[in-house]
Amino acid sequence: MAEDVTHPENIKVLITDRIAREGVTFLREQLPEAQVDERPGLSPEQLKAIIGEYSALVVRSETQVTDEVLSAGTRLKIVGRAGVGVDNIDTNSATRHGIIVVNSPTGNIMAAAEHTIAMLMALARHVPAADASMKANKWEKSRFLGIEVRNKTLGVIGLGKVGMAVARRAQGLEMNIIAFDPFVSPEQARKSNVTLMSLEEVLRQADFVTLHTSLTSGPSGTRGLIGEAELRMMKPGSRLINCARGGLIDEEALLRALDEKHLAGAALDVFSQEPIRDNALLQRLVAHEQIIATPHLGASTEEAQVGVATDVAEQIVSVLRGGFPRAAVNAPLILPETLKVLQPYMTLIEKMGRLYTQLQPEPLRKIELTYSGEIASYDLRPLQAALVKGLLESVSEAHVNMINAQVLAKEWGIEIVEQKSTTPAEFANQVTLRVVSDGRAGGESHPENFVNVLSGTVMHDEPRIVQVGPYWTEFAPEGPILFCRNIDQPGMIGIVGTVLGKASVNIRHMDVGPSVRRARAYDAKRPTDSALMVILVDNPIPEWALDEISQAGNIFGVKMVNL
Ligand SMILES: NC(=O)c1ccc[n+]([C@@H]2O[C@H](COP(=O)([O-])OP(=O)(O)OC[C@H]3O[C@@H](n4cnc5c(N)ncnc54)[C@H](O)[C@@H]3O)[C@@H](O)[C@H]2O)c1
Ligand SMILES: O=C(O)[C@H](O)COP(=O)(O)O
Repeated sequence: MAEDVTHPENIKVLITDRIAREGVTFLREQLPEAQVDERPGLSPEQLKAIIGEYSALVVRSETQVTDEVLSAGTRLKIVGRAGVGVDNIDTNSATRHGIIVVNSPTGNIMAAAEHTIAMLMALARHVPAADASMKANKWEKSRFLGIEVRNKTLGVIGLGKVGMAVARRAQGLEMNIIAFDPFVSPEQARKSNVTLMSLEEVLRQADFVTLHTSLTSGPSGTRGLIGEAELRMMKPGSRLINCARGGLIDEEALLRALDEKHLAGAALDVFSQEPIRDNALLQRLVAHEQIIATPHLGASTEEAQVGVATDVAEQIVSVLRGGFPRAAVNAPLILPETLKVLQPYMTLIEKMGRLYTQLQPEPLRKIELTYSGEIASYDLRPLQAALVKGLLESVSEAHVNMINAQVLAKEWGIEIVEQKSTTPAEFANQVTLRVVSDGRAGGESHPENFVNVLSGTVMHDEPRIVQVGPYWTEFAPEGPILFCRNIDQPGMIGIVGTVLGKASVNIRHMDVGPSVRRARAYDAKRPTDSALMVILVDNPIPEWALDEISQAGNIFGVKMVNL
């Protein structure tokens, strides 16, 4: 049997970049049986060689979590980024592998904004060069003539969380703020006294330009956002600050713009290669007299590091205990209140999926999911994921979860169509699953293929199946269950009961449901109508007993399922 990687004693957490002690302590305290290993500085090969042992990986921006690493992480459930940017993690690959990626979207905003302001002031007043000169025992008062930032224009590119925090702080320094961000509305910006403009206008008007977008690739991505042409657009003598991501700037073009004195200076916290090691271009860049460089220190404050490490540690504990993360990068964000309501429906719908696959092991094409009642007003994405999990887990090796459910459903060629109505159907809240199979095993007209509809509800927080194919029923979808249909006439229950007694199988619950048609228009004169027997048992029924029931006469479609 496969090892349960969520069992506390089997959990291993690997931390490959340095994170605050508080985060490590939290993991050790909350997962006392788990093994928490801190292994900073692993090479990509070393990481690949050991990742297969771990259920969780914690990184900052240094560890490259590539497709190769994720493919080797066969037990990996979650990757936690103790920080914001996830450009060092192949999130598409994580999604395909069903691995949750979480980050701390707000833990280091202030740290990054304050570092940007520090860079702005250092650039304006040559603080690092003056300090170096003093340390070289010089007193070069006239060499370090600076400029004031008051009444200067700051151009913010990317008016998101950090960009806005920088804008507010720069307003305190009496700067005028202009910004470029195609996803922010002018009203939103105006409320914060920021004037939105095109990228070109910002570059032409600003005395200082500061970058705060994330790094994205592709045709409309931000990689190389500030290239040769954009640097030329910048006002002569202006200054550039980058505390966002290295790949945003063409570093070679920046070096030229500085050498030609088109720009007066640049302050860089981030680089296209980190650490820069023996990258000749980056070495020349950081050695340049007009450059101020820091080794990706934007988030490096005590406060931010404690914040991001505990933020991520909490999410890892929650996920490893079967809960949900607060800030998943590759999963829908579901509020805890919503999740509380949806949880029993997730169990219900997963069981409906499992029940369907076991009763009707036939390739699926299309599923129509109908939600009726108040439940229809919620964000129901987790339910769809639960359905795919239920449908596929008994027939495939795939580890299905909320992260990869849609990708896997597509790979299996299953189309899921949802219908929602807040008007209750037969029950206050009801989920109905209608299946269009590809009919290879005889299709819907085949006498054994009676299950094209399953319906369920939740009673007192417990899932209940209320319709199976054309029959009404009511049972808790749990454990071994015998399904059989019989001609609706006296003596049928007795036959089944006797065989089960002979086989020493204890019946936990039994339900005999008439067909929906018959229940709707009850007609005692139609004894040839069929009924569905659903018998919940305590232990599996031996083959010989199932055969005996099948051969008893007037009983057909005998099937054992395990939910
Ligand atoms: N140096 C550090 O240590 C450090 C610390 C924290 C954050 N960061 C980096 O700072 C950046 C901003 O972080 P955030 O939390 O504010 O992110 P955010 O998502 O809140 O903001 C990014 C903003 O960029 C905008 N944007 C997207 N594409 C754009 C484009 N082509 N042109 C202009 N704007 C565009 C978005 O609309 C958004 O408003 C990220 O790259 C993050 O990784 C660095
Ligand atoms: O994206 C981030 O959170 C920052 O760039 C900080 O990165 P770091 O955790 O490697 O310092």
